[in-house]
Amino acid sequence: MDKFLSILRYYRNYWPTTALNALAMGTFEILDLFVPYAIGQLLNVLSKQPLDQPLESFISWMSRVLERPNTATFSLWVILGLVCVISVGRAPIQPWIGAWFNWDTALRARRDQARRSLEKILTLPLEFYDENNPGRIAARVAKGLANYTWTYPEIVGQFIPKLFRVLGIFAVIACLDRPIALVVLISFTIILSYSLSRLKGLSLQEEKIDKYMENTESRTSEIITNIKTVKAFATETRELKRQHQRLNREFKVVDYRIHLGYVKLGTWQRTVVQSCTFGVLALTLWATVEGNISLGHFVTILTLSSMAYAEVEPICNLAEMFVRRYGAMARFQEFIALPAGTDAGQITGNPPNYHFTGQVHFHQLTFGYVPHKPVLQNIELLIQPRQTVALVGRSGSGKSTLVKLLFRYFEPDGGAILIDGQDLRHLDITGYRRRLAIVHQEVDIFNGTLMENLLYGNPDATVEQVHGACRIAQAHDFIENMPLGYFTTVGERGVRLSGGQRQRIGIARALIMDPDVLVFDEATSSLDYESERAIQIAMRSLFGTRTLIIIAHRLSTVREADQIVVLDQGHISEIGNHHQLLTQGGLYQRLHSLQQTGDIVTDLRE
Ligand SMILES: Nc1ncnc2c1ncn2[C@@H]1O[C@H](COP(=O)(O)OP(=O)(O)OP(=O)(O)O)[C@@H](O)[C@H]1O
Repeated sequence: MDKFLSILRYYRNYWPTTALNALAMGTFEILDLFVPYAIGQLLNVLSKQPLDQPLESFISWMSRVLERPNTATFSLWVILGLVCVISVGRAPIQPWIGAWFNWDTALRARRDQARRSLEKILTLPLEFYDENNPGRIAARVAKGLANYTWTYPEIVGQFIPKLFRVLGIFAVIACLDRPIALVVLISFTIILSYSLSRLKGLSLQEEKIDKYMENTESRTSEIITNIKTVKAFATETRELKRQHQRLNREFKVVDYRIHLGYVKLGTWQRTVVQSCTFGVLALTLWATVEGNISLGHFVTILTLSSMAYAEVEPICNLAEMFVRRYGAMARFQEFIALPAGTDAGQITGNPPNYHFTGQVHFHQLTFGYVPHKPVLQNIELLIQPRQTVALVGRSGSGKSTLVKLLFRYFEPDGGAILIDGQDLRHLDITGYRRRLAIVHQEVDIFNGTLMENLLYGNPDATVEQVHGACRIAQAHDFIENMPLGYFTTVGERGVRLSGGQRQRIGIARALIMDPDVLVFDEATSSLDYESERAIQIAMRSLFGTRTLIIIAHRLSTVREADQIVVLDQGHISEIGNHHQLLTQGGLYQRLHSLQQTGDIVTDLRE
């Protein structure tokens, strides 16, 4: 039930419009019933049988108002006039109340919820993205939104009005013949409640299939993202086989459980509905022969009951559609209900404008991704403003984690990080992050021009600032040589740029933000010698201009740093400049000689 209510919450901003819309549509459905009723009354006039009292009174009132004699012909004209007003008169109004509002509301809700899901994507913690790949997340959001959008017109524009119509039919038949109305009501209740209980069972299968499909789509998206690896390892056959198994599993559930279930239900419904229609025909005929009802009422009851039974199938189809969509909508709601991460930045409002000298103090810092497994322990490190500090150490020693904590992607378990003496936890995340910049090993390039990519962090930068930053980053010359210079479009994921060019764009983009603290996270690791040299020159020209933190495996990149911090298994094992550390004969010296000679050292900790 909670899940169901959470699904309804999608439309919470639209309740008044929805209620009015459903009411108006329901009223139209009830007005529809006037036509079969009027035909019955016309028959009564033609067969000289009495009209129903309310209609008779209305016709007498009309004859007085229009000063016409109340004859059979006059009655026919009045009834015909009413049919014309109700059926033809409302025709131009109905689409504006039905179709317009149904889709208008569904589309507005879609816009609002798409925004909400984007807000969620922007505020979810990084761990969520470690566990869920982009394909899975995108599929869940897109399917949820599409299913919600289709469901609204089906439920508000069709399902609810049809229920109104059926209730109206019972009411009219009850006025004409109570026992027959009771038979119709009971049979209808049985058909609907049995159908709904079967549909509930099928909805569980639908949820299951949704999960299966999400897994399949997620893997397909992974194959697309990693297509080069798939081809290089020649694993196409294996990938195909695995996906084929998944698709087969989906097919079995969809075909043999879900589809079969719907067909069986349809067979049962059709048989029962036809039996009931026949039963009502027999009962009504009996009542007419007995003289309990007029010929006109016989026709009206038969037409109305057929109309009611004819609604069973569409009502069940709509319920079935809802059930089919239920899983995707529920999974969308689960996604929206995920709590934002503690690392979430501000997505609305103006963050404060901070300015720091760039003094960073890691004070007795302890942190682990999982409880009782610290990745960093008692890190005590003071970086003075404009100092260049290198973090080195073996893979997995915690260098990137230290930077992640500096960016507040995670909260420390113990100790604190202070910038200019202020605990990061007391600063506005967005305002604080705007004073930091990072150049990763893999620089993300957005689809657009080089200029757009360069201005990503600071759209207000001037052309001079951009050119200046690109010159420092050794990027200006190669950009100028591109067909449209700074306005060259770089394809999706920046495929038209080489690794070294991407790095230099990354550095320029970071510099355009004019950060107080700039971090290079293995920015040269994947580059050829020439590109590495260019990046090193760029880095060196930044020494002393701001606080620099450089994570590097290649020690040649960091030998000129003011401080080199050697991390080992989450601890600081050595600290000093290049020459001091070489003379200490510790881990740094061993790493250094390894890189100089290329020898394989069996145990670096000896
Ligand atoms: N998101 C995460 N969840 C759980 N454990 C993680 C996560 N990220 C890193 N780790 C673990 O934390 C430890 C430190 O990782 P970190 O990436 O900080 O090391 P590193 O020194 O930067 O390594 P490298 O030089 O290879 O990049 C490793 O044991 C790693 O497996």
